Amino acid sequence: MEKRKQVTTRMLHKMKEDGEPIAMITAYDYPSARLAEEAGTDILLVGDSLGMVVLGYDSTVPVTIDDMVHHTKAVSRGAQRALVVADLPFLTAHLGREEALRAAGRLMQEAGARAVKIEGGEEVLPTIRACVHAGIPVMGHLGLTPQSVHQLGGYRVQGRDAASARRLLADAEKLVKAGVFALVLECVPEELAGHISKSLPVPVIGIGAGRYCDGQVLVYHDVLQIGSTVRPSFVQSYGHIGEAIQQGIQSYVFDVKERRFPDRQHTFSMNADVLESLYGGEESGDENH
Ligand SMILES: Nc1nc(=O)c2c([nH]1)NC[C@@H]1CN(c3ccc(C(=O)N[C@@H](CCC(=O)O)C(=O)O)cc3)CN21
Ligand SMILES: CC(C)C(=O)C(=O)O
Ligand SMILES: [Mg+2]
Repeated sequence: MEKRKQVTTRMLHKMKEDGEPIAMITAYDYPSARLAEEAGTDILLVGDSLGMVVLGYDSTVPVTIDDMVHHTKAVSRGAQRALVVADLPFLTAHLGREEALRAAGRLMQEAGARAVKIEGGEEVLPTIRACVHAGIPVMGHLGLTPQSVHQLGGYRVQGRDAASARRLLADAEKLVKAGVFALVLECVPEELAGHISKSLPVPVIGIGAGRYCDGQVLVYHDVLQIGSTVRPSFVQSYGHIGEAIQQGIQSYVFDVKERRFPDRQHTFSMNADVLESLYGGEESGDENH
């Protein structure tokens, strides 16, 4: 099979230079990775949002490195061209360089990620530097950082006042100095996101960060409306797949209850002689009910 050219961090920088928008979406398993890849996605993010959209937690805080490895493995198997990025889960970046490197190493070596994403600014710089020095491409994540939801007091827009906007830009610049190859900006005013995108030499990928970023990312289940519990106002959905799934399963349940399924073409039969020797030929499925 011909393998298409893999997306690299260098290609992403070129895309920023050329003004070509970067399309990123989350994926959590093999089929979603295949479908997103076939649809032309540049970056597949194995987001810790998987805790909320596929594991049923009410935040990303309970997600473990084992969860991330498990799902990243599945996504990596489904990805050929797209760059697979995996989130470092809650706390991992704060447990010291060694712990963070071990976790990032598992995502790369065991699970096949080609980069990791780390939430936070100033406070995670040593971790980011350690990963970059070890040859692990790191994507930053500023603005609304969902792993800090309990500290932020909810999923709120960040960087609205002058002081926090300045802090955000300063953090972004420090992340670039520490070596991130790209930055996710979540839930910030578009003027700020635009200014940061213009100021930084690396691609800025927005989610709820407006029109002036170098790329966009959304959660798979939001794009397709597959039963997500949160409904951020920055989401645009491009399908009603949850509804389609429910309708399909409803029809299946109906057919089972009405004995319309299975039909002849879905069943296996015995040869007549075997049937004869077993039951004397007096019984056949059709007369059973
Ligand atoms: N399905 C899903 N989509 C996501 O984008 C997502 C997750 N899950 N889980 C992890 C985090 C949580 N995220 C969220 C969740 C809610 C809002 C939200 O409702 N924000 C308000 C902002 C209100 C304000 O401060 O003015 C909004 O109206 O969008 C934003 C991001 C982003 N991530
Ligand atoms: C929302 C994106 C950026 C993310 O971090 C996730 O899906 O976990
Ligand atoms: Mg995340």
